[in-house]
Amino acid sequence: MSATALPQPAGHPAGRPDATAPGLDARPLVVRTAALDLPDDGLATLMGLLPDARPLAWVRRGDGIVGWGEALRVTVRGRRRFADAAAAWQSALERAVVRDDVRLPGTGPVAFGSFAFDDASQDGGVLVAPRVVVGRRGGQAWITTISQGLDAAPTTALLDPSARTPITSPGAVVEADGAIAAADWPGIVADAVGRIQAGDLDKVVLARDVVATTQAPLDPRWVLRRLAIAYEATWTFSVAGMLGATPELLVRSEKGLVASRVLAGTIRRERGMTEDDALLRAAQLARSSKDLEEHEHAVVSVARALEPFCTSMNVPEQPFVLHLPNVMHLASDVTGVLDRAGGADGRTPSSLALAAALHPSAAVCGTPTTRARDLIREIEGMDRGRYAGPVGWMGADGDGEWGIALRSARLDDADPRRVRLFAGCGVVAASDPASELAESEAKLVPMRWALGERR
Ligand SMILES: C=C(O[C@H]1C=CC=C(C(=O)O)[C@@H]1O)C(=O)O
Repeated sequence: MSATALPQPAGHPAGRPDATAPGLDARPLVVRTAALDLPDDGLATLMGLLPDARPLAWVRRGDGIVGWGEALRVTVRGRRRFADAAAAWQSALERAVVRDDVRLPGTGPVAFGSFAFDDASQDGGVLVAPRVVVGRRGGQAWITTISQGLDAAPTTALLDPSARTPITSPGAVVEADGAIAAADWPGIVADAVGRIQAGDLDKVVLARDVVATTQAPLDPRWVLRRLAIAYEATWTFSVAGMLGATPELLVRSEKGLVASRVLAGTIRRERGMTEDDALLRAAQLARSSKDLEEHEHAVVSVARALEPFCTSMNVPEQPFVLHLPNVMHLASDVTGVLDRAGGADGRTPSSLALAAALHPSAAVCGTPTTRARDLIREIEGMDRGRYAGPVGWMGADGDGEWGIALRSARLDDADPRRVRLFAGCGVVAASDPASELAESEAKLVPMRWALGERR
Protein backbone atom coordinates (compact mmCIF):
# COMPACT_ATOMS: atom_id res chain seq x y z
CA MET A 1 0.00 0.00 0.00
CA SER A 2 1.17 3.51 -0.61
CA ALA A 3 -0.41 6.83 0.24
CA THR A 4 0.88 9.83 -1.61
CA ALA A 5 0.07 13.47 -1.21
CA LEU A 6 0.09 15.04 -4.63
CA PRO A 7 1.86 18.25 -5.56
CA GLN A 8 0.25 21.32 -4.08
CA PRO A 9 -1.30 23.95 -6.34
CA ALA A 10 0.33 27.25 -7.20
CA GLY A 11 0.65 29.36 -4.09
CA HIS A 12 2.05 26.49 -2.07
CA PRO A 13 4.65 27.83 0.38
CA ALA A 14 8.13 27.10 -0.92
CA GLY A 15 10.21 24.43 0.72
CA ARG A 16 7.50 21.98 1.71
CA PRO A 17 7.87 18.42 0.49
CA ASP A 18 5.41 17.50 -2.26
CA ALA A 19 5.16 13.78 -1.76
CA THR A 20 4.37 12.68 1.75
CA ALA A 21 2.00 10.14 3.20
CA PRO A 22 -0.88 11.96 4.90
CA GLY A 23 -0.89 9.39 7.68
CA LEU A 24 2.67 10.43 8.49
CA ASP A 25 2.47 14.04 7.37
CA ALA A 26 2.26 16.71 10.03
CA ARG A 27 -0.18 18.63 7.85
CA PRO A 28 -3.80 17.58 8.24
CA LEU A 29 -6.33 17.53 5.43
CA VAL A 30 -8.26 20.79 5.54
CA VAL A 31 -11.78 20.23 4.23
CA ARG A 32 -14.40 22.89 3.66
CA THR A 33 -17.89 22.49 2.20
CA ALA A 34 -20.13 25.39 1.26
CA ALA A 35 -23.53 25.60 -0.44
CA LEU A 36 -23.41 26.36 -4.16
CA ASP A 37 -25.88 27.98 -6.49
CA LEU A 38 -25.63 25.59 -9.43
CA PRO A 39 -27.76 26.25 -12.52
CA ASP A 40 -29.56 23.07 -13.59
CA ASP A 41 -28.62 22.34 -17.19
CA GLY A 42 -29.93 18.78 -17.14
CA LEU A 43 -28.46 15.33 -16.62
CA ALA A 44 -24.89 16.29 -17.51
CA THR A 45 -24.61 19.44 -15.37
CA LEU A 46 -22.07 17.95 -12.97
CA MET A 47 -20.06 16.31 -15.75
CA GLY A 48 -19.92 19.68 -17.53
CA LEU A 49 -17.94 21.15 -14.63
CA LEU A 50 -15.02 18.73 -14.85
CA PRO A 51 -12.00 20.80 -15.84
CA ASP A 52 -9.55 18.28 -17.25
CA ALA A 53 -8.92 14.77 -18.42
CA ARG A 54 -8.51 13.13 -14.99
CA PRO A 55 -12.12 13.27 -13.81
CA LEU A 56 -13.64 11.62 -10.76
CA ALA A 57 -17.37 11.03 -10.96
CA TRP A 58 -20.30 9.20 -9.44
CA VAL A 59 -23.51 10.54 -10.96
CA ARG A 60 -27.04 9.26 -11.49
CA ARG A 61 -30.04 11.14 -12.86
CA GLY A 62 -28.08 14.39 -12.55
CA ASP A 63 -27.35 13.97 -8.83
CA GLY A 64 -24.09 12.78 -7.30
CA ILE A 65 -20.55 14.05 -6.98
CA VAL A 66 -17.74 14.93 -9.35
CA GLY A 67 -14.20 15.77 -8.36
CA TRP A 68 -10.83 16.79 -9.70
CA GLY A 69 -7.29 17.16 -8.48
CA GLU A 70 -5.85 14.79 -5.91
CA ALA A 71 -5.32 15.79 -2.29
CA LEU A 72 -4.70 12.18 -1.34
CA ARG A 73 -4.13 9.00 -3.35
CA VAL A 74 -3.90 5.56 -1.78
CA THR A 75 -2.94 2.63 -3.99
CA VAL A 76 -3.48 -0.89 -2.70
CA ARG A 77 -3.04 -4.50 -3.80
CA GLY A 78 -3.96 -7.99 -2.79
CA ARG A 79 -6.39 -9.60 -0.40
CA ARG A 80 -6.22 -6.77 2.15
CA ARG A 81 -6.81 -4.04 -0.44
CA PHE A 82 -10.14 -2.87 1.00
CA ALA A 83 -8.95 -2.89 4.63
CA ASP A 84 -5.69 -1.14 3.73
CA ALA A 85 -7.49 1.58 1.79
CA ALA A 86 -10.03 2.05 4.61
CA ALA A 87 -7.24 2.29 7.21
CA ALA A 88 -5.32 4.90 5.19
CA TRP A 89 -8.50 6.95 4.73
CA GLN A 90 -9.33 6.66 8.43
CA SER A 91 -5.86 7.77 9.40
CA ALA A 92 -6.13 10.84 7.14
CA LEU A 93 -9.57 11.63 8.58
CA GLU A 94 -8.47 11.38 12.18
CA ARG A 95 -6.34 14.49 11.78
CA ALA A 96 -8.53 16.31 9.26
CA VAL A 97 -9.88 19.75 9.97
CA VAL A 98 -13.41 19.90 8.61
CA ARG A 99 -15.92 22.65 8.17
CA ASP A 100 -19.12 21.43 6.52
CA ASP A 101 -21.89 24.00 6.11
CA VAL A 102 -24.19 21.66 4.15
CA ARG A 103 -24.12 18.29 5.93
CA LEU A 104 -25.58 15.94 3.35
CA PRO A 105 -24.31 12.55 2.13
CA GLY A 106 -21.33 13.43 -0.07
CA THR A 107 -20.41 16.68 1.70
CA GLY A 108 -17.30 17.05 3.88
CA PRO A 109 -14.34 14.75 3.21
CA VAL A 110 -14.97 12.36 0.31
CA ALA A 111 -12.84 9.68 -1.29
CA PHE A 112 -13.57 8.00 -4.64
CA GLY A 113 -12.42 4.40 -4.97
CA SER A 114 -12.09 1.59 -7.48
CA PHE A 115 -10.91 -1.92 -6.57
CA ALA A 116 -9.83 -5.03 -8.43
CA PHE A 117 -12.14 -7.97 -8.94
CA ASP A 118 -9.48 -10.52 -7.99
CA ASP A 119 -7.11 -10.50 -5.01
CA ALA A 120 -4.34 -11.51 -7.42
CA SER A 121 -4.88 -8.67 -9.90
CA GLN A 122 -2.00 -6.45 -10.96
CA ASP A 123 -4.36 -3.44 -10.80
CA GLY A 124 -5.30 -3.75 -7.10
CA GLY A 125 -7.17 -0.58 -6.25
CA VAL A 126 -7.13 3.15 -5.72
CA LEU A 127 -8.70 5.59 -3.29
CA VAL A 128 -8.55 9.27 -4.21
CA ALA A 129 -9.63 12.31 -2.21
CA PRO A 130 -10.01 15.08 -4.80
CA ARG A 131 -8.90 18.66 -4.25
CA VAL A 132 -12.32 19.91 -5.38
CA VAL A 133 -15.67 18.13 -5.18
CA VAL A 134 -18.95 19.47 -6.54
CA GLY A 135 -22.12 17.64 -5.60
CA ARG A 136 -25.83 17.86 -6.03
CA ARG A 137 -28.65 16.11 -4.27
CA GLY A 138 -32.22 17.09 -5.04
CA GLY A 139 -32.24 20.87 -5.25
CA GLN A 140 -29.15 21.36 -3.08
CA ALA A 141 -25.67 21.75 -4.54
CA TRP A 142 -22.34 22.21 -2.79
CA ILE A 143 -18.64 22.61 -3.34
CA THR A 144 -15.92 21.08 -1.17
CA THR A 145 -12.22 21.82 -1.22
CA ILE A 146 -9.70 19.45 0.28
CA SER A 147 -6.11 20.51 0.78
CA GLN A 148 -3.15 19.54 2.89
CA GLY A 149 -2.42 22.19 5.42
CA LEU A 150 -3.65 24.92 3.11
CA ASP A 151 -6.96 26.44 4.02
CA ALA A 152 -8.29 26.81 0.50
CA ALA A 153 -11.81 28.06 0.92
CA PRO A 154 -14.37 26.92 -1.65
CA THR A 155 -15.04 29.63 -4.18
CA THR A 156 -17.01 29.72 -7.40
CA ALA A 157 -13.79 30.79 -9.14
CA LEU A 158 -12.97 27.07 -9.08
CA LEU A 159 -15.84 26.58 -11.53
CA ASP A 160 -14.74 29.26 -13.97
CA PRO A 161 -15.43 27.86 -17.48
CA SER A 162 -12.24 29.48 -18.78
CA ALA A 163 -10.24 27.12 -16.51
CA ARG A 164 -11.74 24.08 -18.27
CA THR A 165 -10.02 22.50 -21.21
CA PRO A 166 -12.44 21.89 -24.09
CA ILE A 167 -13.81 18.36 -24.42
CA THR A 168 -12.58 16.77 -27.60
CA SER A 169 -13.94 13.92 -29.68
CA PRO A 170 -11.87 10.74 -29.78
CA GLY A 171 -12.44 10.57 -33.53
CA ALA A 172 -12.59 7.26 -35.34
CA VAL A 173 -12.39 4.12 -33.22
CA VAL A 174 -10.75 0.89 -34.31
CA GLU A 175 -11.39 -2.30 -32.40
CA ALA A 176 -9.30 -5.40 -31.90
CA ASP A 177 -9.74 -8.61 -29.96
CA GLY A 178 -8.78 -8.53 -26.33
CA ALA A 179 -7.25 -11.45 -24.45
CA ILE A 180 -9.63 -13.93 -26.09
CA ALA A 181 -10.98 -13.49 -29.62
CA ALA A 182 -14.75 -13.14 -29.78
CA ALA A 183 -14.92 -16.22 -32.00
CA ASP A 184 -13.15 -18.31 -29.35
CA TRP A 185 -15.13 -17.10 -26.38
CA PRO A 186 -18.17 -19.39 -26.85
CA GLY A 187 -15.76 -22.33 -26.52
CA ILE A 188 -14.79 -21.09 -23.07
CA VAL A 189 -18.44 -20.69 -22.12
CA ALA A 190 -19.10 -24.24 -23.38
CA ASP A 191 -16.27 -25.47 -21.17
CA ALA A 192 -17.91 -23.78 -18.17
CA VAL A 193 -21.33 -25.21 -19.03
CA GLY A 194 -19.70 -28.67 -19.10
CA ARG A 195 -18.18 -28.13 -15.65
CA ILE A 196 -21.52 -26.98 -14.27
CA GLN A 197 -23.37 -29.91 -15.83
CA ALA A 198 -20.74 -32.23 -14.31
CA GLY A 199 -21.67 -30.83 -10.88
CA ASP A 200 -18.43 -28.92 -10.17
CA LEU A 201 -20.32 -25.69 -9.45
CA ASP A 202 -23.73 -24.05 -10.00
CA LYS A 203 -22.90 -20.78 -11.73
CA VAL A 204 -19.91 -18.87 -13.05
CA VAL A 205 -19.72 -15.41 -14.59
CA LEU A 206 -17.33 -15.27 -17.53
CA ALA A 207 -16.12 -12.05 -19.08
CA ARG A 208 -14.27 -10.91 -22.19
CA ASP A 209 -12.54 -7.73 -23.26
CA VAL A 210 -12.03 -5.88 -26.51
CA VAL A 211 -9.40 -3.25 -27.18
CA ALA A 212 -10.46 0.03 -28.75
CA THR A 213 -7.96 2.47 -30.24
CA THR A 214 -9.13 6.03 -30.78
CA GLN A 215 -7.83 8.42 -33.40
CA ALA A 216 -7.25 11.23 -30.85
CA PRO A 217 -6.33 10.82 -27.18
CA LEU A 218 -9.48 9.85 -25.31
CA ASP A 219 -10.95 12.55 -23.07
CA PRO A 220 -12.97 10.59 -20.50
CA ARG A 221 -15.39 13.51 -20.18
CA TRP A 222 -16.55 12.81 -23.74
CA VAL A 223 -17.63 9.33 -22.67
CA LEU A 224 -19.00 10.35 -19.27
CA ARG A 225 -21.32 13.06 -20.59
CA ARG A 226 -22.80 10.72 -23.17
CA LEU A 227 -23.31 7.91 -20.68
CA ALA A 228 -24.87 10.18 -18.05
CA ILE A 229 -27.44 11.45 -20.53
CA ALA A 230 -28.29 8.22 -22.38
CA TYR A 231 -28.09 5.77 -19.44
CA GLU A 232 -29.67 7.89 -16.73
CA ALA A 233 -30.89 4.90 -14.69
CA THR A 234 -27.29 3.78 -14.18
CA TRP A 235 -24.49 5.20 -12.03
CA THR A 236 -21.97 6.88 -14.32
CA PHE A 237 -18.53 6.62 -12.75
CA SER A 238 -14.93 7.57 -13.35
CA VAL A 239 -12.13 6.72 -10.94
CA ALA A 240 -8.45 6.61 -11.82
CA GLY A 241 -8.89 5.47 -15.41
CA MET A 242 -11.86 3.16 -14.84
CA LEU A 243 -15.06 4.55 -16.30
CA GLY A 244 -18.50 3.36 -17.22
CA ALA A 245 -22.22 3.36 -16.46
CA THR A 246 -23.17 0.55 -14.14
CA PRO A 247 -26.74 -0.49 -13.50
CA GLU A 248 -25.70 -2.54 -10.44
CA LEU A 249 -25.33 -1.05 -6.96
CA LEU A 250 -23.28 -3.31 -4.71
CA VAL A 251 -24.15 -1.34 -1.59
CA ARG A 252 -25.37 2.04 -0.46
CA SER A 253 -25.04 2.82 3.22
CA GLU A 254 -26.76 5.92 4.54
CA LYS A 255 -27.67 6.77 8.12
CA GLY A 256 -27.96 3.16 9.24
CA LEU A 257 -29.85 1.88 6.19
CA VAL A 258 -28.28 -0.30 3.51
CA ALA A 259 -29.46 -1.11 0.01
CA SER A 260 -28.14 -3.26 -2.80
CA ARG A 261 -29.50 -3.49 -6.34
CA VAL A 262 -28.79 -7.05 -7.48
CA LEU A 263 -28.84 -7.79 -11.21
CA ALA A 264 -28.47 -11.11 -12.99
CA GLY A 265 -30.48 -12.52 -15.87
CA THR A 266 -30.51 -10.53 -19.09
CA ILE A 267 -32.41 -10.17 -22.33
CA ARG A 268 -31.26 -8.01 -25.24
CA ARG A 269 -33.18 -4.98 -26.38
CA GLU A 270 -32.75 -4.41 -30.07
CA ARG A 271 -32.48 -0.99 -31.62
CA GLY A 272 -35.83 0.27 -32.94
CA MET A 273 -37.82 -2.19 -30.84
CA THR A 274 -41.34 -0.92 -30.06
CA GLU A 275 -42.47 -0.57 -26.44
CA ASP A 276 -44.91 -3.46 -26.99
CA ASP A 277 -42.08 -5.71 -28.20
CA ALA A 278 -39.97 -4.64 -25.23
CA LEU A 279 -42.77 -5.56 -22.84
CA LEU A 280 -43.10 -8.97 -24.48
CA ARG A 281 -39.34 -9.46 -24.06
CA ALA A 282 -39.57 -8.37 -20.43
CA ALA A 283 -42.32 -10.93 -19.80
CA GLN A 284 -40.18 -13.60 -21.49
CA LEU A 285 -37.26 -12.70 -19.20
CA ALA A 286 -39.42 -12.75 -16.08
CA ARG A 287 -40.49 -16.34 -16.94
CA SER A 288 -37.11 -17.68 -18.07
CA SER A 289 -36.07 -20.44 -15.66
CA LYS A 290 -32.42 -20.13 -16.77
CA ASP A 291 -32.37 -16.39 -15.97
CA LEU A 292 -34.33 -16.83 -12.74
CA GLU A 293 -31.76 -19.38 -11.61
CA GLU A 294 -28.90 -17.00 -12.43
CA HIS A 295 -30.69 -14.27 -10.53
CA GLU A 296 -31.47 -16.38 -7.48
CA HIS A 297 -27.78 -17.20 -7.01
CA ALA A 298 -26.90 -13.49 -7.08
CA VAL A 299 -29.62 -12.49 -4.61
CA VAL A 300 -28.72 -15.27 -2.17
CA SER A 301 -25.04 -14.28 -2.25
CA VAL A 302 -25.87 -10.64 -1.45
CA ALA A 303 -28.43 -11.48 1.24
CA ARG A 304 -26.02 -13.90 2.96
CA ALA A 305 -23.17 -11.41 2.91
CA LEU A 306 -25.29 -8.55 4.30
CA GLU A 307 -27.11 -10.55 6.95
CA PRO A 308 -24.35 -10.52 9.62
CA PHE A 309 -24.30 -6.71 9.50
CA CYS A 310 -28.06 -6.13 9.75
CA THR A 311 -30.71 -6.28 12.46
CA SER A 312 -33.43 -6.69 9.82
CA MET A 313 -33.53 -7.17 6.06
CA ASN A 314 -35.96 -7.19 3.18
CA VAL A 315 -35.17 -9.60 0.36
CA PRO A 316 -37.84 -9.48 -2.39
CA GLU A 317 -39.31 -12.84 -3.36
CA GLN A 318 -39.65 -11.92 -7.02
CA PRO A 319 -37.33 -9.80 -9.16
CA PHE A 320 -38.59 -6.91 -11.27
CA VAL A 321 -37.42 -6.19 -14.81
CA LEU A 322 -35.03 -3.24 -15.14
CA HIS A 323 -35.28 -1.62 -18.59
CA LEU A 324 -32.10 -0.11 -20.01
CA PRO A 325 -31.61 1.16 -23.58
CA ASN A 326 -29.49 -1.87 -24.57
CA VAL A 327 -30.68 -4.72 -22.32
CA MET A 328 -33.24 -5.67 -19.70
CA HIS A 329 -32.21 -7.32 -16.45
CA LEU A 330 -33.87 -9.23 -13.66
CA ALA A 331 -33.36 -6.96 -10.66
CA SER A 332 -33.92 -7.16 -6.89
CA ASP A 333 -33.50 -4.33 -4.41
CA VAL A 334 -32.28 -5.87 -1.16
CA THR A 335 -32.50 -3.52 1.85
CA GLY A 336 -31.55 -3.73 5.51
CA VAL A 337 -31.11 -1.90 8.80
CA LEU A 338 -27.48 -1.87 9.93
CA ASP A 339 -26.52 -3.26 13.29
CA ARG A 340 -24.78 -0.21 14.82
CA ALA A 341 -22.24 -2.49 16.48
CA GLY A 342 -21.96 -4.90 13.53
CA GLY A 343 -18.50 -3.94 12.30
CA ALA A 344 -15.34 -5.93 13.00
CA ASP A 345 -14.33 -3.40 15.69
CA GLY A 346 -17.79 -3.30 17.31
CA ARG A 347 -18.68 -0.10 15.44
CA THR A 348 -20.98 0.59 12.50
CA PRO A 349 -19.32 -0.98 9.44
CA SER A 350 -18.28 1.50 6.76
CA SER A 351 -19.75 1.27 3.28
CA LEU A 352 -16.31 0.11 2.06
CA ALA A 353 -16.25 -2.68 4.67
CA LEU A 354 -19.72 -3.72 3.46
CA ALA A 355 -18.58 -3.63 -0.16
CA ALA A 356 -15.60 -5.81 0.78
CA ALA A 357 -17.90 -8.31 2.48
CA LEU A 358 -20.28 -8.39 -0.50
CA HIS A 359 -17.56 -8.72 -3.11
CA PRO A 360 -17.54 -10.80 -5.25
CA SER A 361 -21.27 -11.42 -5.46
CA ALA A 362 -22.61 -14.17 -7.69
CA ALA A 363 -23.63 -11.48 -10.19
CA VAL A 364 -19.96 -11.19 -11.21
CA CYS A 365 -18.31 -14.35 -9.87
CA GLY A 366 -20.61 -17.34 -9.34
CA THR A 367 -21.71 -20.03 -6.91
CA PRO A 368 -20.02 -21.40 -4.87
CA THR A 369 -17.81 -18.31 -4.81
CA THR A 370 -14.38 -19.89 -4.46
CA ARG A 371 -14.97 -22.57 -7.08
CA ALA A 372 -16.33 -19.97 -9.48
CA ARG A 373 -13.37 -17.65 -8.84
CA ASP A 374 -10.97 -20.53 -9.43
CA LEU A 375 -12.68 -21.45 -12.69
CA ILE A 376 -12.52 -17.82 -13.83
CA ARG A 377 -8.78 -17.81 -13.10
CA GLU A 378 -8.40 -21.11 -14.95
CA ILE A 379 -10.35 -20.50 -18.16
CA GLU A 380 -11.18 -16.80 -18.64
CA GLY A 381 -7.70 -16.01 -19.89
CA MET A 382 -7.32 -12.42 -18.65
CA ASP A 383 -6.74 -10.24 -15.61
CA ARG A 384 -10.05 -8.40 -15.15
CA GLY A 385 -8.26 -5.59 -13.34
CA ARG A 386 -10.85 -3.32 -11.77
CA TYR A 387 -13.67 -4.42 -14.09
CA ALA A 388 -16.40 -6.13 -11.99
CA GLY A 389 -14.86 -4.79 -8.77
CA PRO A 390 -16.39 -2.24 -6.39
CA VAL A 391 -16.33 1.39 -7.56
CA GLY A 392 -17.80 4.38 -5.80
CA TRP A 393 -17.21 6.80 -2.95
CA MET A 394 -17.18 7.09 0.81
CA GLY A 395 -17.51 10.01 3.21
CA ALA A 396 -16.00 10.70 6.62
CA ASP A 397 -18.75 8.86 8.54
CA GLY A 398 -18.22 5.71 6.43
CA ASP A 399 -21.49 6.14 4.53
CA GLY A 400 -21.20 5.95 0.78
CA GLU A 401 -22.17 4.16 -2.42
CA TRP A 402 -20.31 1.36 -4.17
CA GLY A 403 -21.39 0.02 -7.51
CA ILE A 404 -19.97 -2.90 -9.46
CA ALA A 405 -17.75 -1.66 -12.30
CA LEU A 406 -19.77 -3.10 -15.20
CA ARG A 407 -20.45 -1.67 -18.69
CA SER A 408 -17.06 -0.18 -18.21
CA ALA A 409 -13.69 0.51 -19.73
CA ARG A 410 -10.15 0.85 -18.47
CA LEU A 411 -8.05 3.60 -19.99
CA ASP A 412 -4.50 2.59 -20.75
CA ASP A 413 -2.18 4.49 -18.39
CA ALA A 414 0.60 4.46 -20.99
CA ASP A 415 -1.38 5.15 -24.17
CA PRO A 416 -4.22 7.71 -24.10
CA ARG A 417 -5.61 6.30 -27.35
CA ARG A 418 -6.04 2.81 -26.02
CA VAL A 419 -8.93 1.55 -23.91
CA ARG A 420 -10.10 -1.92 -22.86
CA LEU A 421 -13.85 -2.56 -22.85
CA PHE A 422 -15.35 -5.37 -20.76
CA ALA A 423 -18.52 -7.43 -20.60
CA GLY A 424 -19.45 -10.62 -18.85
CA CYS A 425 -22.32 -13.08 -18.60
CA GLY A 426 -23.65 -15.40 -15.95
CA VAL A 427 -23.37 -19.04 -17.03
CA VAL A 428 -25.56 -21.83 -15.63
CA ALA A 429 -26.26 -25.40 -16.77
CA ALA A 430 -28.83 -24.28 -19.35
CA SER A 431 -26.67 -21.53 -20.91
CA ASP A 432 -26.13 -21.48 -24.66
CA PRO A 433 -22.60 -20.26 -25.60
CA ALA A 434 -23.70 -18.44 -28.78
CA SER A 435 -26.44 -16.58 -26.90
CA GLU A 436 -23.96 -15.59 -24.20
CA LEU A 437 -21.67 -14.11 -26.85
CA ALA A 438 -24.62 -12.11 -28.23
CA GLU A 439 -25.45 -10.99 -24.68
CA SER A 440 -21.88 -9.86 -24.10
CA GLU A 441 -22.06 -7.83 -27.33
CA ALA A 442 -25.25 -6.15 -26.07
CA LYS A 443 -23.47 -5.30 -22.81
CA LEU A 444 -20.63 -3.68 -24.78
CA VAL A 445 -23.07 -1.34 -26.54
CA PRO A 446 -23.05 1.50 -23.95
CA MET A 447 -19.27 1.95 -23.96
CA ARG A 448 -18.95 1.48 -27.72
CA TRP A 449 -21.69 4.02 -28.28
CA ALA A 450 -20.19 6.44 -25.74
CA LEU A 451 -16.85 6.28 -27.53
CA GLY A 452 -18.70 7.42 -30.60
CA GLU A 453 -18.90 4.28 -32.63
CA ARG A 454 -22.03 4.09 -34.77
CA ARG A 455 -23.80 0.93 -33.65
C1 LIG B 1 -21.05 -9.30 -15.61
C2 LIG B 1 -21.90 -8.44 -16.16
O1 LIG B 1 -23.24 -8.41 -15.86
C3 LIG B 1 -23.75 -9.04 -14.71
C4 LIG B 1 -24.81 -8.13 -14.23
C5 LIG B 1 -26.08 -8.18 -14.72
C6 LIG B 1 -26.48 -9.27 -15.51
C7 LIG B 1 -25.64 -10.31 -15.73
C8 LIG B 1 -26.09 -11.47 -16.54
O2 LIG B 1 -27.28 -11.56 -16.86
O3 LIG B 1 -25.26 -12.30 -16.94
C9 LIG B 1 -24.31 -10.39 -15.10
O4 LIG B 1 -24.44 -11.21 -13.97
C10 LIG B 1 -21.46 -7.43 -17.13
O5 LIG B 1 -22.26 -6.60 -17.54
O6 LIG B 1 -20.26 -7.41 -17.48
